[in-house]
Amino acid sequence: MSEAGSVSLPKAELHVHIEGTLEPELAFALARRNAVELPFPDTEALRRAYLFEDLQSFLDLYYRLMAVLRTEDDFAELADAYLERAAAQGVRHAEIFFDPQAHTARGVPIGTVIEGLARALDASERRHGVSTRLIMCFLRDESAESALRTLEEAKPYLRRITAVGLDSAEVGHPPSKFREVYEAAGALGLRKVAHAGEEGPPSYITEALDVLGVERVDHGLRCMEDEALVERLARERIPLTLCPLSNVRLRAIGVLEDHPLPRMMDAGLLCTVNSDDPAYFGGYVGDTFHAVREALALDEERLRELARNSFLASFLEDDEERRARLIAEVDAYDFTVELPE
Ligand SMILES: Nc1ncnc2[nH]cnc12
Ligand SMILES: [Zn+2]
Repeated sequence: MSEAGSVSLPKAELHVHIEGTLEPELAFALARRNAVELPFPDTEALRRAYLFEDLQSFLDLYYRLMAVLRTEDDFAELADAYLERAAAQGVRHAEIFFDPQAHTARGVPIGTVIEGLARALDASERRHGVSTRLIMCFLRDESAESALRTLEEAKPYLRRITAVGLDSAEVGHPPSKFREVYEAAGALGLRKVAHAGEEGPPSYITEALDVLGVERVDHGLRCMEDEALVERLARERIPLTLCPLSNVRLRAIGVLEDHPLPRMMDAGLLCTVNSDDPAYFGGYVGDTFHAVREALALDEERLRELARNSFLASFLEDDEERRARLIAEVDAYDFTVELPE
């Protein structure tokens, strides 16, 4: 069954920050439980603050609100709430980012974060029918040494972590700053992704590929400014985890109708559509599919291609049977089950 205004086609979500799924209601509940004061009187006032100028103005609020997350239970509750919502919108597999430095800097140990998230992720297939992977992101506006320390602190929990990523304020913090920690992560058997080309230039995408050795690029939107790079990404089948609602809310794109997604697909890019920070940007991934379908006049075949791509680009290599089954479900999906608005 589909939620109204959401496309419940089976899909993987490959770009979601778990801290960006913190809904105002849960934020206030956790604030009460943990005796943390929030700089807003109520959820409505908080929601009114969700008018962003750019990535940094969003990040300021995103990091501030995280102060309510303190215990293993908090992280488990946050992740379970996301997985329940995602499952209701057709998500069958989720590769979830978390930002350990944003928590350790506040005195929350990395083990509290990972054990809490892992509790919800371990129960997810049984409870929600959603398989999961965890991606540990380094904050690119922190130092390379801090990233190396974080990787060191994560060593007891590596069996929980599939990949490393790179997020936070992009401009002025090129991927090459993190060459050493990516090399170390690769040596530990971790896979590699990185945000690049969200606000930063196309050269950051090239660096992420050539210096960090990433297999997948998060956003990658600004590749469209460099024809040779587009050709390369298409030829090498490098997946891009696009987040169209985020691009509009953070003003990388004026209006959704102007999003280059159709042109990117026409250019042969392996595009996926994701929510990024759904509590802040106006929708979970099923809502995002619905929004791009309407704004960009994507037909059913295009939506199927996006859903197939999400499984092809996922880290499901250790479960090829599941991947094949999920792709077959996409092929067989009957769009007439989508509810009218
Ligand atoms: N859209 C985004 N870009 C970079 N870092 C982020 N952290 C959370 N959301 C992000
Ligand atoms: Zn992101």
